[in-house]
Parts: sequence; structure tokens; C-alpha cells
Amino acid sequence: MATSSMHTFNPPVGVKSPYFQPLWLQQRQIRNFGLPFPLDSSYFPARTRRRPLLLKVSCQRRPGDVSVKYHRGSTNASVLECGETDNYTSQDNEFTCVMKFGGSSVASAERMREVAELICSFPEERPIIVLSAMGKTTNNLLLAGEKAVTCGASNVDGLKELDFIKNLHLRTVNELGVDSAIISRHLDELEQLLKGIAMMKELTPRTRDYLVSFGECMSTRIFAAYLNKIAVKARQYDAFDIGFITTDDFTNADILEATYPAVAKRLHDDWLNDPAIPIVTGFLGKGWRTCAVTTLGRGGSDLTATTLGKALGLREIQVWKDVDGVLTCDPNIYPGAEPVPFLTFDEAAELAYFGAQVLHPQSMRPAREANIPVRVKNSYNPMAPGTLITKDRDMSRAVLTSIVVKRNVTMLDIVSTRMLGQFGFLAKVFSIFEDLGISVDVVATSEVSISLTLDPSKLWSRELIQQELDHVVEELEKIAVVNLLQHRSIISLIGNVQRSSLILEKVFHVFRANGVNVQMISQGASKVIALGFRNLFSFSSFHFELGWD
Ligand SMILES: Nc1ncnc2c1ncn2[C@@H]1O[C@H](COP(=O)(O)OP(=O)(O)O)[C@@H](O)[C@H]1O
Ligand SMILES: N[C@@H](CC(=O)OP(=O)(O)O)C(=O)O
Repeated sequence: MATSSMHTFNPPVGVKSPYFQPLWLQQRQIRNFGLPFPLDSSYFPARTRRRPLLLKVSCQRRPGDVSVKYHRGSTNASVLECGETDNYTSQDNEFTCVMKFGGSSVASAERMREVAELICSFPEERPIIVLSAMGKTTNNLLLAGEKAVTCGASNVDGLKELDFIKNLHLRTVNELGVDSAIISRHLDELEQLLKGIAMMKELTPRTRDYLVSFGECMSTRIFAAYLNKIAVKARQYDAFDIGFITTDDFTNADILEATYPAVAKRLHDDWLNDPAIPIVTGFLGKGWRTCAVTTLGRGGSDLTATTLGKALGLREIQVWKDVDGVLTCDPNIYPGAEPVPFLTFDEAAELAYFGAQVLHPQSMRPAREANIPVRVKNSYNPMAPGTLITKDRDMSRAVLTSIVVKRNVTMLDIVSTRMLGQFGFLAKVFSIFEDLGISVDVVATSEVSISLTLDPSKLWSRELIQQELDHVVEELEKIAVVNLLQHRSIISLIGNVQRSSLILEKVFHVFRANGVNVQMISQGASKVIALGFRNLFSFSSFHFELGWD
């Protein structure tokens, strides 16, 4: 255990880090790298300037026990009861930044050690740490749950995913030299839960969320125990216990406003009573009606991080990944993709929304609302400058920033059977999608026709099955001629829309050279131009041939 004198955030005694010395010495340089001006300049609003805006929080005396008002038909809620309140002012803010580490950053004991060293190499920071589940634990939990539905209770302990999860966590605990008792209750409960699923032969969204929560609950416990072992005082928190209040949309819940004051109060009070670095579970919340564990959608730990940043009015939100920042394209599609040094919140949100896995689509919202810079960094390569996401950036030279490619998209061409100019056609079409609960992705319209895409591969929505598609077509055919086009691709171009002609010129030049015909094009008010075409094209050559500035 940590000594009680370790109240400040100091590097661990006796820990040798490859980054330790260099980062200590070069820290200022590293953190300025990629910035157009020194960190000390007025770029980051001085804490005194920002704080009065952000840390004026109030909530009820009992942390986590906040009443919320829910508006029917809306996912927004606001704090309903003020109760007996404690008001905090800016001076109360003990923390400086959030550091979120994704699954790849904490995939093993060795990685956890490196992350601990990385955190300690910023001794002037008082961070709040957010962790995801180790490696592919979430995927394994989901797979185990799905298999449990059909495998029978007596076969649960033979599930290879359960075995993998147990081995990974016990091995990590062992290698880090911390007490395995910190996770043994979770491992037992996990097995019981899988047996329950097997007996019920059912995996509801609510149970699914509870099931995957084991991943983050264990990774944070292990990491906090390890920090304490190396004399860096840390305290583990389950987000659902400290005021992360969400809608009850299991598997894809939204953070409610009540979260901000509740979380700020809890972390603040604990720090005052007994200072320790908070290690918070990413991805998880507590449904405000059901009080059950909810999740924020795949990749939701990014959102946990930005929510904490806003709640506490921090100077910076750091999201540490396994890539050198946000890249010009998914590196799995084009390995030569390059880091994008600067992005605006809007650009990053668009990129995520259009399917770039690197950030959770909702994660930019709290950061934008509180105007807190988000830095995307590589925990495997901390010296790389990463991507800095802020409210504004110099767009004078920006043309094309990043591209997002989605394959196997379903496209629908819908042509009205009525006369030209018939009003209500669009409304009718979209009401069919609404009734069937299917989300539409990209849309292009003319007076009598609509082309749109349905994205079956969207990570945060359910899979569309053929039956559903047939049903949509059947409904639409009552008012239109429908052409269902499958196996299409969408390229979303995130760039400076002020220079859209230049972007399109470049892109169409490459398309033409490769004999690709665009079947749909859409440019809304956003920073994105979406192009749809057949699945045939080599995206690596596309990225390469674009000739990035
Ligand atoms: N434009 C992009 N820039 C960077 N990474 C991307 C992009 N598109 C997809 N990715 C993928 O996102 C991964 C990082 O996101 P994620 O897996 O959620 O990280 P973590 O689990 O560490 O939070 C990268 O390893 C990369 O494969
Ligand atoms: N573990 C969750 C939440 C998350 O954010 O993970 P990551 O940071 O590794 O993308 C998931 O896999 O979706």
C-alpha cells in the first residue's frame, strides 16, 4: 500500500522508465510540440480565466444521488432537485487533466507498467485516469455472453473466451505483483452471470451492459493496485458509483447533465479527505430510471474522459491510443496514413460520426461545450506529437484533412411514383425509416428521388439483417420505385468546405484514372463530402494518389 505521505503526485521511487528521464527533461518541449505557440502563452486559457466558467457546480449532498428531470421524447435531462447544495468555485480544482488509456494501451502487465511510468513522467500534472478494459476483453465478454445463450449452464466454464479473460487478468495481477483478491470476486461473479445467461437462454441489452462492465471494473482495480504498490497513491472508481448518470438506452446510453456536478463533487470531496489519483472505469454509467449499469457505446471511454474534463473544468483531455494521433485515414486500410496535427472539435466529431473508429462519435461534445483541448497521443510512442483538437484552427491552408472509408454499405435509390413537385414525399419516406427504427446515414435528394445509405456496419448501432431490408423496401414500394444497391462503399472527405471544388477536383481525378463511377454525392452543411460507389476500388491507391498537402 502507499504511504500516507504520498499526497502529491510524485514519480514512483525506484521505477526505471525509458521515458522517465527524457520526458522529465523534455516535457515542456514535448507538450509544446505540434503547437503553433508555447504552452505558456495565452493559448490554453489560463486556469484562472477558464475556471470560473466551468467549475461552478452544485449538487445534492449525497454524491451520485442526484434527481433528474426527464422530458418525454427527449434524451436530455436536467438537474431537477437542488436539495442542500455545496457550491464549488474555481479555487477548488485539484486536478489538471484527464488521461484516458484505451484497451490497447493497457493490454498486458507490461503495458500497464509502461502506462504507469508514462503517467509518472508528467509530475506537474494531477491527472484523473480513465481506463478501458484490457486489450480485447470487451469483445471476449460479448462473445462469451452470446455463446452462453446456447451452450448450456454446465458448459460455461469451458468457454474459451471466459478462460482467456480469466487467464489474462490473473496473469496480469501475478506479473504486477498485486493481490489477486482485488479481482477474484469479479471473476467469480462473471462466471455466475454467464451461467445465469445460459440458464435463461437469453442475453438482453441490460445484461449485456452488465456483462461487459466487468472488463473496465477489473482493469481499473488492477491498475490502481499497481500504482499503490509502486507508492503512487491511487483510488479506483466505478463510474456508475460516482455519478455518471445516463439514459437507460442499454448498449448506447447518453450522459445526462446531472453527471457533471455529481462527479465533480465526488472526486473533489474524496481528494480533500484523502488525496489520491482517481482511476475511473471508462465506458460505464448508471441508468437514471433503472439504476442498472449502462454502457456508452463501443469506444465509450473517450466520452467518459471528455465528460470528466468538462465536469472538473480541466486544462486538457488526453486520449492515449495505439496510433500517432488521428490519421489521414484508417491505418488498417492504408498503412501509410499520416497523423493530422490539428483538428477542430467539429472536424473530429464529423470524422468519428462518419465512422473513423479512433474517437467515440459523442466524445467531442463535452470538450466542445467546455472548450477544453483534446490531445490524441500514442502510448506506444509518447514522443510523437499526436493530434491537438481545439475549437478553432487556422484553416487558410487546409484542404483535405482526413478520409473515412466504409465498405459494404447498403444504398437505396427511391424514386417517387407521383407527379413532379408532390409535397410530403420526403416526409413519407423518412417516416417509414422512423417507424422501422432504422437509421439513415448519407442522403442526397432531388425533387422526385432520394438516394440514401443505411450503414449495417455502424459500430454503435445494431446490425441490419436482410429481413429488415426487405421490409423497408416493401414499405417504400407503396409510394415509390425502389432500387436496393448492396456492397457499396462510401468515402467521406473531411476537409475545408470552402475549398470543396479543389477537393472534388483531386478526388474525381483519381476516380476517373481508376475507372470508378460515383453513384451518389452528398455535401451538407457540415465539413464532409460523402461519395458512394461500388465496392471495387483499392483505397490504398486512392489515399496515395490524392497527393496530400
Ligand atoms: N483516422 C484514423 N486515425 C487513427 N486511427 C484510426 C483511424 N481510423 C481508424 N483507426 C483505428 O482506431 C484505432 C484506435 O482507436 P481505438 O481502438 O478505439 O483505440 P483505444 O482502444 O486505444 O482507445 C487505431 O488502432 C486504428 O486502427
Ligand atoms: N472497452 C470498451 C470501451 C472503450 O472505450 O474501449 P477502447 O478505449 O479500447 O476503444 C470497448 O471496447 O468498446
